[in-house]
Amino acid sequence: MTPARPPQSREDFEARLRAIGAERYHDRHPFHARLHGGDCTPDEVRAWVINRYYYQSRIPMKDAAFMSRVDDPALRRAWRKRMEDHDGSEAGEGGIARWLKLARAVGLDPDYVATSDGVLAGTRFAVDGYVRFVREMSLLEAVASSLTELFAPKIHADRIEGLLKHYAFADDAALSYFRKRLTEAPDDVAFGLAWVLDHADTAERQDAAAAALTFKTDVLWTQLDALWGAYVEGRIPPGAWRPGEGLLDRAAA
Ligand SMILES: O=C(O)c1cc(C(=O)O)c2c(n1)C(=O)C(=O)c1cc(C(=O)O)[nH]c1-2
Repeated sequence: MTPARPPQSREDFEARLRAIGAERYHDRHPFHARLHGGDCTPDEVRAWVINRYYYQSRIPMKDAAFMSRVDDPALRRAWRKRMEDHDGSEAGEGGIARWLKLARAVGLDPDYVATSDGVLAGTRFAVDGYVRFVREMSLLEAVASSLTELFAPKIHADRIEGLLKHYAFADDAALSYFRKRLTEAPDDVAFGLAWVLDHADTAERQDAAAAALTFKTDVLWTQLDALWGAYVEGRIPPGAWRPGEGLLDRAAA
């Protein structure tokens, strides 16, 4: 019998997870360079806001799917804050409502954006794949897949700076979503990382957790590829949002 492969040390395994982000996180996607560098047209920004809304809207659903599988009250207690962060505790509060403020700032009707009509099929497949992954895979893989948030504070800070610098629509209200995430995400991810390091206690479990994080980087990257093909290269697929649709009627607003 071949001897069991030893797990990596906690430090080495954490370094392995961080290396996945350094190589594959969507901050390296050319769409983000274009967005943060001020090179997106207003319609490219709108397309990003519409498609990214779909991701935002599914995050609390995936967290609810996760919690429904957890039998440890302590883990549920730590996790449920994520749903409140996105849904708020009152109507008009929370991350989803803040995202819709951004939608309004870029000239989109928030009611249109909230329907998710016009979302690219590529976005839908990627995001629905993430929700399904969290529903079906092990709890360790589910938590590990959330660890892309290790890399999110930097991209949120870059985004606030880049949008404020380059786009007339950007102000504190429009960007409140990102500013709030700067304080919300680090606590979530510190908890998630410690949980993964504690529970990935065999080489096989470490491999599974690393594969889950890799999968999640693909979920994020694929959304931007779909966006780039449709709106930068101009191959808008049937059924997807077209410039001019879903705009705020400023005269009536
Ligand atoms: O703007 C971004 O690049 C970005 C990335 C990610 C991510 O890494 O999945 C999240 C967010 N933002 C975010 O705002 C957010 O609430 C969030 C939750 C999760 C998750 O997987 O549970 N990821 C992310």
